[in-house]
Amino acid sequence: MNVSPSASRIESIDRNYSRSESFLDANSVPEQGCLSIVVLGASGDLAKKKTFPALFNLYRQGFLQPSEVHIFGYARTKISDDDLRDRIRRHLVHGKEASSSHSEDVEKFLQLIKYVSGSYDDEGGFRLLDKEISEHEVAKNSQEGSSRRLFYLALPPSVYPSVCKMIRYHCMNRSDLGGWTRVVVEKPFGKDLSSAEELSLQLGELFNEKQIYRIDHYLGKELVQNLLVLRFANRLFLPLWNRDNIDNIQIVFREDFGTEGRGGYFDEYGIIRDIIQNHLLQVLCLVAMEKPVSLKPEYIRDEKVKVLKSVLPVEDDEVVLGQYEGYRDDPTVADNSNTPTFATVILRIHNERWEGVPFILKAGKALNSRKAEVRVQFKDVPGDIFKSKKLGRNELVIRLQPSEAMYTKLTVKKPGLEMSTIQSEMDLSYGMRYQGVTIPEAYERLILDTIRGDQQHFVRRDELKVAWEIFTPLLHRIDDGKLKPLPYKPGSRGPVEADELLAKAGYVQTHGYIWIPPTL
Ligand SMILES: NC(=O)C1=CN([C@@H]2O[C@H](COP(=O)(O)OP(=O)(O)OC[C@H]3O[C@@H](n4cnc5c(N)ncnc54)[C@H](OP(=O)(O)O)[C@@H]3O)[C@@H](O)[C@H]2O)C=CC1
Ligand SMILES: O=C1O[C@H](COP(=O)(O)O)[C@@H](O)[C@H](O)[C@H]1O
Repeated sequence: MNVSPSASRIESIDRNYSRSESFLDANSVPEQGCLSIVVLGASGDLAKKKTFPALFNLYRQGFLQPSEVHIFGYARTKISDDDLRDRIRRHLVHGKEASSSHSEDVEKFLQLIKYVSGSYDDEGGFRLLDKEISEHEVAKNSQEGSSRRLFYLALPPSVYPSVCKMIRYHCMNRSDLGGWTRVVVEKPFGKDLSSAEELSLQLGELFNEKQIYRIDHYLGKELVQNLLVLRFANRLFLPLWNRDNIDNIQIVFREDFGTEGRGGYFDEYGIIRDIIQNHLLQVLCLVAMEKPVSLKPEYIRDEKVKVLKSVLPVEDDEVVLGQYEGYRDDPTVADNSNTPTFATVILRIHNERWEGVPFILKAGKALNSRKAEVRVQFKDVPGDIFKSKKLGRNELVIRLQPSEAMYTKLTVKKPGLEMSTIQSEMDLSYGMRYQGVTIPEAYERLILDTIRGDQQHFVRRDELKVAWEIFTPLLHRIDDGKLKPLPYKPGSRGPVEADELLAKAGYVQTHGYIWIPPTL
């Protein structure tokens, strides 16, 4: 039976839309024909919370056509197709969307999913998977070799090498008639420079770089994708974006919950490997890199590598680590764990544009709020005749989440008869400005990029290497117990020493001014 999402929604979408011709290689192959999406680790947390919901959203918007697409879940757990569908279903249905058409779409989508059980290092399971995929391709009248196979590894990295080997030897597209095989791998890509290099080497022997998509979901966030546009399409910012005008830049990630259910994983990695070395560093690249020759993925990634190579070694006195009280109560966390759940790390970029400007990367779990933002603080106005220095500096804040927004903190005349000044803002809040527009989920966007063969928002091998080069010495000092995290109370701002470091780095807090996201 052929199922399709509501026709009205499909009509409104141009499926051949490409984000911009210059984003794609001139010789990229046409993206059509039978498509098999295989989610490995389908029984896991990421798969049910992010991967399948993202596929569902793509399906609902008409980007995954039932006439072309089949979705396979693969894992060791012995469950039926329907068991997997039941696990996924509740992550697709939200209270406000429980309309009958939504529920219908959910059921139709779930029917596209088939489950195959097998281990991650056993040929039997992967042969069976290949057989199932091939049967689906034949059923869709796909010419051998013209079909597309996308493997999404929602798995712990320890099994990447064996899984990739199995895919390479048992599940590849037979020949090349415009079809392809692509593999999406999740972070963390290794634990330090040498383990990451070893993983890259192992994967590199099995697949070429064009087939490997190292996903960092921060690169799929709307306001992260906006960074290059903001910087390079606006004359307003071009002349200001340098050490002459900018005093310091903060890139901040806060979560108001702890490691909840992921303590075992987290304790092995810690906040620097979980958030800073990847998500925040990727954002730093887009904030600090030079203008690429064009929007071609390789040009953008070349510039990211260049700026990363200019980062100086991290100094211990520019690091504050924290661990929230109660973290070690988790039975999966070691009683004497030295793992930081909070870190502020200052990076310094040794180049003409950024010499002397601290990039303050801050991330923490179990803090007082959940938000992620880039805060660019400008220098004081020279020869200030309004004595407004005390009030605060200009800041450009790019709020990645929640309530996506860009706003600039300005000093303006306080309305009224007196000539006095006040802090205010110019505010582009997406909820207000783009009413009725649904901002896509990061995973949705990145999976679509993978299907289209656009690697712009994925991490290249050399980029990953430099990212690990920056953090590995510091991580080893922490692993060896040479640096210790300070305790902080859950629900606080983190250790006070972090705020002191911020002030030492030059950040001037504006007291008595808080930006409140406007509501409709
Ligand atoms: N969860 C999240 O929010 C995020 C996760 N990630 C990354 O995504 C990947 C998957 O994460 P997540 O879904 O949370 O992981 P899970 O721990 O839920 O693992 C996914 C699946 O892998 C199998 N598995 C688990 N442990 C092992 C093991 N030691 N050896 C072999 N198989 C194992 C299990 O399936 P079975 O036993 O059925 O085979 C499990 O259902 C990881 O790399 C993670 O770092 C990245 C960003 C966010
Ligand atoms: O990669 C990860 O990201 C999530 C936070 O993602 P967000 O999109 O909600 O900001 C974090 O909770 C998790 O620890 C980390 O592995």
